[in-house]
Amino acid sequence: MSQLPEVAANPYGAELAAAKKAVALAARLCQRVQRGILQSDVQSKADRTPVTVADYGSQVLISLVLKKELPSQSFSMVAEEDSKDLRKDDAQEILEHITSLVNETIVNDGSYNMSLSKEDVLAAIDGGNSEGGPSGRHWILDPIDGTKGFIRGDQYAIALGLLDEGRVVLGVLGCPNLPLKSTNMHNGSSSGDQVGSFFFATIGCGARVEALEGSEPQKISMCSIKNPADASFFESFEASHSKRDLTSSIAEKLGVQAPAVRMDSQAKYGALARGDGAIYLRIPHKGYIETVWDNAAGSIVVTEAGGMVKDASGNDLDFSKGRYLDRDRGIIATNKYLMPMVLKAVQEAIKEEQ
Ligand SMILES: Nc1ncnc2c1ncn2[C@@H]1O[C@H](COP(=O)(O)OS(=O)(=O)O)[C@@H](OP(=O)(O)O)[C@H]1O
Ligand SMILES: [Mg+2]
Ligand SMILES: [Mg+2]
Ligand SMILES: [Mg+2]
Repeated sequence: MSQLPEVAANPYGAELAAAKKAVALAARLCQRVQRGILQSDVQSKADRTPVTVADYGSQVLISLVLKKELPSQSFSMVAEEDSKDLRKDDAQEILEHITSLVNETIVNDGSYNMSLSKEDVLAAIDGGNSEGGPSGRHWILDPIDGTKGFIRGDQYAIALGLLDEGRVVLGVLGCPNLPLKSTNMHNGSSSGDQVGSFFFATIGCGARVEALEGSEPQKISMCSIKNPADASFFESFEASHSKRDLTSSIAEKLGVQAPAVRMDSQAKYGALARGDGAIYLRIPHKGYIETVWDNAAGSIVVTEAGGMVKDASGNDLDFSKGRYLDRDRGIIATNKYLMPMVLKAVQEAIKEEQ
């Protein structure tokens, strides 16, 4: 992958290169699994959400690559998956499958000469059990965001962020099923029908996209729409993840004409950051507690593309509180022109709902 001069001069340049390498390798494992996914590859977690061999495999590869590429740095990672279910007696076949997937991906890539045992795999997964917090550096990983989309054959993202002294300073989003070409041509790029978008951003250095398979990175920016009537908005694909009566009443208040664009995962943040749409409304049902890994990488890609990411009260997101995001109700991402109007509509809609 090519390095831009500004990336070389970037204070987080080494971390960015390692993060990109890690996400690209994990994406290869995920693509292979998605092509031939079987029911036996999917398990249900204690919270009744799905997890697949690829979620675990992706987490193993990313933890491994980050440690290999940044050997002198202390390692802390806040990641979604843990090894508890894989340590049960009836999970040994799945654990073997994950171990062989990881080892085959490493062999095919050719960068590392190593072979992992089942114990190594479990230990690498548990490398993601950090509590994060306001001091030091912590990687934040969602090994597959949008697992339901992944199983359906739709959008998903491998989302890796870096927290430094409580701030998100780096984000990488691998979106294997997201076309590289911006659907509304806002950025003027034309890359044919290539599929697989790789977004990355570091603090103060802007946001970029390149082909997941590798291409010249292009700087991206949010759309500059000022009239909400011209805006389109993204929301979750899964109805159970989004309060659709509220999002449609917000859209109505804003005079949004276009129907909601429903997409799985943080691919929404990437698509928004390059101007495919103008607003992302993430308004979960009451009582849902938002996690840091569902938003860290996506939010810096948007802010570095010139956008804003706020909670429903208009506060910035605080990623320094541990594994969960301390935020008021929903998350709103849009450009600086639309944010005041969108926040007003969100607050009115929430008030009317009570
Ligand atoms: N009930 C509920 N409400 C809101 N959000 C939830 C809920 N359940 C899960 N999740 C989290 O949503 C992550 C998927 O992102 P999205 O909701 O944006 O995408 S989609 O639902 O797949 O369309 C998804 O991430 P993954 O588990 O990594 O797939 C979840 O962390
Ligand atoms: Mg997620
Ligand atoms: Mg996930
Ligand atoms: Mg999950």
